[in-house]
Amino acid sequence: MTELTSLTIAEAREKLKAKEFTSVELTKAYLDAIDAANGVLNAYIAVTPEKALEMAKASDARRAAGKIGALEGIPLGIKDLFATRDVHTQACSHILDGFQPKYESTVSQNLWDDGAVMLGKLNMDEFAMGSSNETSHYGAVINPWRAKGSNQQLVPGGSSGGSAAAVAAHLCAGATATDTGGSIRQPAAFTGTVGIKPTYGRCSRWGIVAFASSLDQAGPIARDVRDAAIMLKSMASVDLKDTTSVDLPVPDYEASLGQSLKGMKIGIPKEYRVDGMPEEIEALWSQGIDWLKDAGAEIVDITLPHTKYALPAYYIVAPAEASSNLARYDGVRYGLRVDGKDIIDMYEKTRAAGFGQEVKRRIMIGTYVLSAGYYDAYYLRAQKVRTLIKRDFEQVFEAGVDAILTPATPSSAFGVADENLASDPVKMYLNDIFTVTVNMAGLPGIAVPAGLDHKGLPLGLQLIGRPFEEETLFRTAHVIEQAAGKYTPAQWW
Ligand SMILES: NC(=O)C[C@H](N)C(=O)O
Repeated sequence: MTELTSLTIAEAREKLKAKEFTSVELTKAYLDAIDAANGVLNAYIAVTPEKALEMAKASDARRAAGKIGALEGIPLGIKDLFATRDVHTQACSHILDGFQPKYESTVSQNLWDDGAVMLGKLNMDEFAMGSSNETSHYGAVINPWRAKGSNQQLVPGGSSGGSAAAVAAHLCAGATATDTGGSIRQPAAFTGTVGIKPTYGRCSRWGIVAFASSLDQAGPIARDVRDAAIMLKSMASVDLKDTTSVDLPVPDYEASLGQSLKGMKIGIPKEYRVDGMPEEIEALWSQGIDWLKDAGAEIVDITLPHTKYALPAYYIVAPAEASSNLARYDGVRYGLRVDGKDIIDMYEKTRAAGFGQEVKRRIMIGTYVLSAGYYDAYYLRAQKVRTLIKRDFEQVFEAGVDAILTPATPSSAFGVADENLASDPVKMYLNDIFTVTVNMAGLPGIAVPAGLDHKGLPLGLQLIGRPFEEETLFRTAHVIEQAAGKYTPAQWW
């Protein structure tokens, strides 16, 4: 029998059904793998073995009674941004020390309702602010991928770095993640995994620690397109507790896989050809175009003229919303409290000690752009730019384009503590150059592995679709996956 942890969700689902093993056995295999690897990779910041085995046992009992959910008995990891009842939920921040919510996020509850098993909570950038997972209070996550012939430690991307590393290293069958400006797609691209940020409103945000509420969206990181489709189907729902969640039927995404691309129009935006992008990413993009052409799609050149304003506008809108959302961490309601001589002093000391440098930077930027006298010049302008970005996409879709193909990231995974990036936050922000537009416009976007670079590191392509047409993205990404193959890192840990 194959090693249990090497099975995809779809494969494990069939073998559980055929009674080749139980969910308890599968869960134990994952717990052992986590035990062996986590000291090196640091993907999990809390493992919940008792809960996992209890859930697996309950799943086996349900199966025996003939009640089989869509994710019955499948062990998953949960990003630390999702509230999990009575379990560590800190958004990987010191300020939420000891916080264990008394409620469960809607997305994770949906997964448990479908029979999934929780292995633990996954590392991430503090409050999801970052592109390398290095802003976590719990330290960096190490990418299971290494360049050929090198022992250098690489980042898995961020903010869902723990989710991506755990999926790539087979420390869970799939993981939840969130994406505000690229946090699902960039780490997926850096680790050879598949990540989809669905349309804003597809998944409920209830019980997910808020970063930038008008941009945040949950989605899965998985080993392949099929697994991502299975997970999103389960995660998505309309929810009275989140009025921005949308009441549209959730299609059977898996059913769209394998359908032909005949008659489909794929747009190639010229604005995504950025200066300094490595030639091999350009080549990969052309390769992707050829694969889709071969599958019957029509390729058209398109223009999204406001693309260049997306990143600066994002880094105004997201910090503005963050400064407001993070005002609640005051030392009174949850987590850390550092005593002071009076209440104001206590607030100041708690926030000074509780937030890391990047979070403080965003709170300061956000407070500044919302302050009297600067609001119109920055925040209001950024919101107007956001409308223009959205319109660019609308025009392209109105002209008949079904999906847009771009690279997922401007580079492959970089080194931990890269000096060049650490000294200049704007360089780190540039990681999001291809992904933020999608959040600004509220559209769905998927990152799918498409090849390896000259260092032997994974590179991804991104597909952007019309609102609520995730099916098109799965179908198209599946074609790329079939052509490109799947990528698993050689085990060294
Ligand atoms: N949260 C995200 O989507 C990550 C993005 N790099 C940010 O720092 O805002």
